[in-house]
Amino acid sequence: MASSSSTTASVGRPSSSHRSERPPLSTSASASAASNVNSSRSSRSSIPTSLSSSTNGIPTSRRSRSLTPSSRTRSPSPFSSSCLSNDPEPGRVRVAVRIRPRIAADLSDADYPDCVEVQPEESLCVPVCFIASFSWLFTMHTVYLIQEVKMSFVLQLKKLKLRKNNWSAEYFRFDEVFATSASQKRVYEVVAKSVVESVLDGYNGTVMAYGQTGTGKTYTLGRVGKDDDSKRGIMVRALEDITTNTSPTSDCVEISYLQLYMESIQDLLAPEKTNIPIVEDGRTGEVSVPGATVVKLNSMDQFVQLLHMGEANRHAANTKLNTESSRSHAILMVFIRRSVPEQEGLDISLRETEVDKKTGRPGYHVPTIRKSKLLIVDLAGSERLDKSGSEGHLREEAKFINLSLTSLGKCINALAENSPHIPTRDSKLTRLLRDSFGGSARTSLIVTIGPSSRHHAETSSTIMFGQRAMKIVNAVKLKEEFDYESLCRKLEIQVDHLTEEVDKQQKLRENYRSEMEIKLREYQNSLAEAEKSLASRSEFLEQDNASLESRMKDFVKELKSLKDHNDLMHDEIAQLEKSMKNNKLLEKENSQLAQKLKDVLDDLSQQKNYNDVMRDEVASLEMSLKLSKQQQLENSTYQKVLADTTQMYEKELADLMKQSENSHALAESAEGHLEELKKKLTDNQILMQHVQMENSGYQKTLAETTQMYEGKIASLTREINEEHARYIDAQEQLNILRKLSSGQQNSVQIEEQKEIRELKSRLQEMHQVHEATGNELQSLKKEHNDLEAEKGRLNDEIHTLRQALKVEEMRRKAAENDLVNIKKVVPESEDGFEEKRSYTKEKLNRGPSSFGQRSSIAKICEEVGLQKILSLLTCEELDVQIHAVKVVANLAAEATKRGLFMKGVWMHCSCCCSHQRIQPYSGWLLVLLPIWP
Ligand SMILES: Nc1ncnc2c1ncn2[C@@H]1O[C@H](COP(=O)(O)OP(=O)(O)OP(=O)(O)O)[C@@H](O)[C@H]1O
Repeated sequence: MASSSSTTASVGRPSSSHRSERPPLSTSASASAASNVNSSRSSRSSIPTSLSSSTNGIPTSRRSRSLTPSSRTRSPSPFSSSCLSNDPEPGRVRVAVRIRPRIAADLSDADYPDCVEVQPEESLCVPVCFIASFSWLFTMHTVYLIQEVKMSFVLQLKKLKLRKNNWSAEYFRFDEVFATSASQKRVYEVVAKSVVESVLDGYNGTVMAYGQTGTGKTYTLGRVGKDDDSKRGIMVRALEDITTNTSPTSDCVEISYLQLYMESIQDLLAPEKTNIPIVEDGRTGEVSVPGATVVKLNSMDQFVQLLHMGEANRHAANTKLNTESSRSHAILMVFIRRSVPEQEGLDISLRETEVDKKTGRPGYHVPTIRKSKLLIVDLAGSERLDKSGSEGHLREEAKFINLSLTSLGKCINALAENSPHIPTRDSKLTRLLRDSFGGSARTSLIVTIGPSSRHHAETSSTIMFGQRAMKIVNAVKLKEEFDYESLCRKLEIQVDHLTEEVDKQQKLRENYRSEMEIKLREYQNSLAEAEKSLASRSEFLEQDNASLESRMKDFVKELKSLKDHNDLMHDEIAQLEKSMKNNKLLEKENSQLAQKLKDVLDDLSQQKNYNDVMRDEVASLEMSLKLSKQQQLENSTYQKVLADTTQMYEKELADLMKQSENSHALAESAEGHLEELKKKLTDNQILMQHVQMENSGYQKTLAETTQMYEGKIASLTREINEEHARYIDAQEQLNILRKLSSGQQNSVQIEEQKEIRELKSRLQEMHQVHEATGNELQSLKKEHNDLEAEKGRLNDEIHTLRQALKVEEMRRKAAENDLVNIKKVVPESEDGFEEKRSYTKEKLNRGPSSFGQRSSIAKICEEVGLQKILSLLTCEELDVQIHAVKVVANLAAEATKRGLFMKGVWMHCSCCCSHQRIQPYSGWLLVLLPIWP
């Protein structure tokens, strides 16, 4: 009925030439299916026995059938070939004939014998080519095949005998012929089950009952079997199978129940819906009735109720032929929508886990869905008005029924004859059945006939309708498509989820971004601060470096000066050493002097001895003087002089004694002083050695300290240089860091801060070292100053000692002179007195200048004695007297200062003045003395 052909049809229609002449075929696959009416769906995919295995060219099924030829219930049926891939003619409309048993209504026809008869089964193995070429042979009762032909099909067609009369009959082959005794179950399994299974597999399917009114169409299809389950019709059984083989979770089963009544589509589930339009998809040619009520099926009870509802709403009437004659075509539409497992679905090149190479986006598995439709069509029965006795409205209904059936017949004829024009638009029935005949559906037609020969013509017409329908081959097509709805739902869910995730991520990112911005700002601020502090620090460091360098220079200068000073100290020490050597020489000299002094002392002791001798001599002289006093009484002057002389000598002796004692004391003191000097010299030598040692220690320490500080200065200089280099590196790094992107600022800042911290700590350390060095330098300076002071003090002490030594030397010399003078002055005998006098004279002639400043008066007094000088005043030589006066005048002048000698001199002068010889000068002296400066 369908003029368009499917582009994706898995099974194409056969060529018209073959179709027009070819009788119905059956496949061996049906044998296996028919042998087990409860065969599972998996068995449908098994390789047909006839094709998979054969022995001696005879199919297994045939051999098995030959064993049980009379077993009708087990005979394979073409309807059972549910596996379309193994069906040689999967799209052909399967046609079965069901002969209704005689019922009560047929009592009036008792006189009419049965005109139909089911003939015994025969299985024919026919090669395909033979069948194609000699299809006419299949109208014969028996066909024998040449067994040598290897490839063949087993034809298990059923024969129906239609008696015309007692002597003639016609034979018709159908895919199945059900005898009157055929059960509802068997009819379902043979006719409808394979279609239902195909529908469950995703193909459209149609099960339609066609026949004269009252022949059992509704009984076959629509019987609910409320009281007797075995009476359940195809509709109930089909739905039972469907509900059994579908899952309410993954599959969807919906039904619509319509009736075409007088060319009006009415909803049996919603009777108010009438004249529902038919909609045809211009692209696919699909026909639908969108206005019809679609009820999702949840259970069989629900379906039974719906079926009852539909039956209740269906137009029916009581006619002569059927008490409950259906006045409409009932169409039960079962929509099945099943999700296809991935491995069974369409070949999709792109999977979820794969990536689209063009777009680069992840691939998505597009779920496939199979949307199939099962039509169970209970046609209204054709009727002859004269027989049905329909009048009035029933007549009108009958006309519409017949018209629609005629249209259907025409389409069937056209399709059977492969006519180029299929008049599907002549009636709504043919429009609704467009997919069932000539379309993509797998169709089974059950033709119901009554047994009575009274209705031979109608029966014959029905059979012929069935015969023609057998020639129709549909282009069975899997109703599988991408489930864009579920994909959309899935994608929508995914999109929602992704959107949510994106929002979440966006929020997180924004939070993170804001946090990062805050952190970045903080880091920038800290970086700026760090840069600032670093700049100031670098400036400070530069200044510090400069000051350190200047200090270093100063320090180096100071060190240089210290070095110079040290050199000077060395020189001084060398000089000291030299002076020490000189001191040693002096010591030698001192020892020589001491020796000399010893000699002097020895001389003095000799002198003392001499003095003692002299004393003895004086004593003897005194004795002799006493003796001579008596002898020299006459010469008083001489005696006086002698007395004076004696007195003078006594005095002189006393003076000499005194002088000797003084000299002795002086020698002793000189000795003590010399000892002291020696001790001092020794102490000084020890001190000098100590000082020298200390000085060498200081020098060593100074050299070590200098070396250490030079090393420290060098290391400090190195460190400063290194720090400077590091600082330059840090500055360069800082510049590089400044150039780095903000993304790296974090780590760089951390590193910078770390480095800055390190630099700071290093600088602090340097500062501490610098301070320690400064402190140490200060202490060293202080030590140096102390040393300098000590050195100065020692120098002063050395100078003082030298001065003292000089003074002592001069004293020693003076003492020596004095001793020499004393020796000279003191006469050894009477003769020596003259010598003393001459010496004194000589001395006096030379004047005071020859004595020097210190030996003017005191010296003369000490050396010569005042009495002797005064005695010279009375000397006969005028010059001597004048010199003596001068000396005395000088003495007087000297003594004037001290006021010592004036009295003595005056006394002596007065004494002299009394003397005649010095009288002329005494007045002069007395005059002179007061005016002497
Ligand atoms: N196979 C059968 N075995 C027993 N009774 C049957 C059988 N077929 C039909 N009948 C009976 O025949 C009568 C008519 O059957 P049914 O109503 O199904 O015929 P019909 O073809 O639907 O008629 P119409 O076309 O007028 O609706 C019913 O009473 C039914 O019970």
